[in-house]
Amino acid sequence: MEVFDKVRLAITDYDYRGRGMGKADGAVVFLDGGEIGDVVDVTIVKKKKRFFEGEIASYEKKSPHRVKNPCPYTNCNGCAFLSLDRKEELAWKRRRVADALARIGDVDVHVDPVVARGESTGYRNHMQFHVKDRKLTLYGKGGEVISIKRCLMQTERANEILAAMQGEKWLDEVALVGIRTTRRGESMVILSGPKDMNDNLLHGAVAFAVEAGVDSLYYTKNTNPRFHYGRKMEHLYGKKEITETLAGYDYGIFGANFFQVNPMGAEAIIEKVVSAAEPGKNIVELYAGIGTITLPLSEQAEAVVANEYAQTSVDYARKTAEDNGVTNVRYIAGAAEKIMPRIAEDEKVDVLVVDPPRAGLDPMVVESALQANPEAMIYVSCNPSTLARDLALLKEQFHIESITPIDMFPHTAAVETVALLSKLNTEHHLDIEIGEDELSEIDFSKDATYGEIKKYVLDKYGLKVSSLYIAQIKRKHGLIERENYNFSKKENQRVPNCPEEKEKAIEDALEHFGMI
Ligand SMILES: C[S@@+](CC[C@H](N)C(=O)[O-])C[C@H]1O[C@@H](n2cnc3c(N)ncnc32)[C@H](O)[C@@H]1O
Repeated sequence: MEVFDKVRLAITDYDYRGRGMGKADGAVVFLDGGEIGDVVDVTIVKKKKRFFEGEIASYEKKSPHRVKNPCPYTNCNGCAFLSLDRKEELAWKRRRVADALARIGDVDVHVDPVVARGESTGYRNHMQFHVKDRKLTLYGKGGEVISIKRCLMQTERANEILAAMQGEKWLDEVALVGIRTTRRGESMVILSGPKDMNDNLLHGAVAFAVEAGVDSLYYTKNTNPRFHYGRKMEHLYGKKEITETLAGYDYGIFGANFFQVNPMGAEAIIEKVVSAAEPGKNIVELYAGIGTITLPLSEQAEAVVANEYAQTSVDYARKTAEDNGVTNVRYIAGAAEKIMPRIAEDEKVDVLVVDPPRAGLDPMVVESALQANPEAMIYVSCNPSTLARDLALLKEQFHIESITPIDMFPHTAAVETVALLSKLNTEHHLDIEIGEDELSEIDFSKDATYGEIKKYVLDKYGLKVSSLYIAQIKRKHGLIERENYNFSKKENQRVPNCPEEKEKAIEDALEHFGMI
């Protein structure tokens, strides 16, 4: 197959952005659209070493899963799944998680049906629109700007403000508008422009806010096109904060501070996490953000130690805990990869909760999580691929109790997952009840844990070895089947090679336990 060739193919899957893909001449072709079940005629536009890219020229057969797109802006790049039946969308999200776990993590477990909470439209409480010729716009599929009068995904209140703002003269001095709303019906508008605030803009914008009933108005100067907002927020009018209640706790929202975009989806995650943590435990939570999981977790916990990298989020989380009367949470600011090894040494960790960004867990976090050896671990993930990669290591010491995808961003390809893990024991290894006769058939030597291997190496050689090194050597001897296990090169998190002296000591231990 070559560029400009025309091929016919059936769309059988989506890529991570929700764009159709299929096979032609045995090779994978990524498309610019389409739905699973479509049969399409495609022009090949790019040839890569292992795949092709194609543009759909015409539809030979339309998928039975297609529905009428309810959005008039069909070229907008915001939502991937508006022409697809919701049931099919959720079924694909479930498959996406299961496939990633099997393919990347060699994890073959039951994946629960996707939890979808609330309406699939009108859920976004924060959106940004670029300003062009006094119109509010979103980017189209080809990078073009599309004037938007109403977005199906944001709240009705936000749409009222969006409609009222179109054509306002003072928008000439604004590059971007952010609209935030809460379930209490409060609203905030953030104006972002390249210059310092001036009186014309101030008067026009404040007059608009008063007339449109906007509760809070901010301005931020921003000259960096990579960011929506600048660092400094000027409060122009109305309340400084609007308030959202999430799982019973109040959070003040001001300026550009982070807050979950879909409160119903966030509550589904919180409930899953809280219901999995047994009462009375010492909980450590990494990547805690502003603490929307931390506070509900604290209710039944003995104590929570919460770690977060961003100092502004930690300051906010501390204040929010105090405002909500929570006293058993201790926040530690800093990178989880630096903090967790210390926690593993110094603290009692009954339950470890993690909610990392898309890059997943840092190798040091995996390593020290194994070392801390908690009874249970709860992993909230926004990226099935890095979840799978991390579970591949964690499953050496944890049993995967359940995997529950949660639909935080309906009509997009994004999917969140909550994985519940419990400390592995012999029962989990065997998984089935077996009689005396059968027991004698089982080679228990294969069950040497990482802890046992570490102890053997320390006792015999006086060397401390990490679980990651043990995993490397087990992989070398085919005891872990996965190949190509690597941490992201982009994040510069590749696992270092095990030093020779430690490699020999680990191999001796594996031999001692009859594993090689
Ligand atoms: C998916 S969000 C978690 C949000 C959180 N559950 C909340 O409700 O706010 C991931 C968080 O990890 C933080 N983060 C990113 N890298 C980190 C690191 N190396 N160490 C600790 N936290 C980090 C981000 O600042 C962000 O707040």
